[in-house]
Amino acid sequence: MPETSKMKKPDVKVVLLGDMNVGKTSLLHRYTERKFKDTISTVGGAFFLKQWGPYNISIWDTAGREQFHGLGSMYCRGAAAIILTYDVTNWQSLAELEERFLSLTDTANHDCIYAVVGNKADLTDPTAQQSQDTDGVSEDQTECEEDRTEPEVLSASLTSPASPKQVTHEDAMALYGRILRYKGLEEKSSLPAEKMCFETSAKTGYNVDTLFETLFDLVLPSILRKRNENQESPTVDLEECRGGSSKRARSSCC
Ligand SMILES: Nc1nc2c(ncn2[C@@H]2O[C@H](COP(=O)(O)OP(=O)(O)OP(=O)(O)O)[C@@H](O)[C@H]2O)c(=O)[nH]1
Ligand SMILES: [Mg+2]
Repeated sequence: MPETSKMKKPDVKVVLLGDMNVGKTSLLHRYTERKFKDTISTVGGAFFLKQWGPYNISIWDTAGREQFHGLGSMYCRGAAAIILTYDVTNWQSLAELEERFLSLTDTANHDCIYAVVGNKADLTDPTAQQSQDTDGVSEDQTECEEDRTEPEVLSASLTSPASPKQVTHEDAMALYGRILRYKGLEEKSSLPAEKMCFETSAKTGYNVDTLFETLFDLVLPSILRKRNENQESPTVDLEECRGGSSKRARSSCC
């Protein structure tokens, strides 16, 4: 049987967008491999197929570098959820979301869900400096150079934030409000900013599962509607789907 015939068809698409260096690839690594690894700046884009209950979700990692900007709207085409990522220590990375990336989402589904995500929270928030990985992979199994810091330097960085926080949670929530307005959506009939603005750390795992799994649950109605439209699955057991979601299923990355 040829390899291509075994490939699962994604039911829905989730896209990571944001400036270079904010940590999009690291977030995807953390979620899918439970590791914080060395990265190289992404070229073009790559996707990971995640099995979520009975569904297949493709998570697209895109390049933040300006030279790949033109590809962004292509990656967003038909997206059910878009993760607009910034770096909490870099105000410009939040501004870029509005100036450069928001217009790329015009090709997403009309009912696309938006999350505004401030990554690198470990640099500013002592709570985020604690490892939150729940799969039993300890932080000393991570592979990033930053983790090879001398022990005394590391313990100092655990007690005092290394960089000042440039972007507050309120700034991110205000951006979320402007995104809704850009999309012509009413705030009161949309998902609230408190639920859709996250601060994460790909380095420690802080909030990373919560981010992805909140979005997966929120895109389920979109999957069900698409399936019903295609009349492939007239009845779907939501309970079964939620029950199966806690089981992590991995697929290959390309
Ligand atoms: N302290 C800290 N560093 C991080 C975190 N996430 C990523 N980094 C570092 O930030 C740098 C950029 O991370 P990437 O994941 O490659 O960033 P990206 O957004 O994918 O960048 P492009 O592919 O160029 O768009 C790397 O040096 C990472 O090790 C984090 O949560 N905390
Ligand atoms: Mg990348």
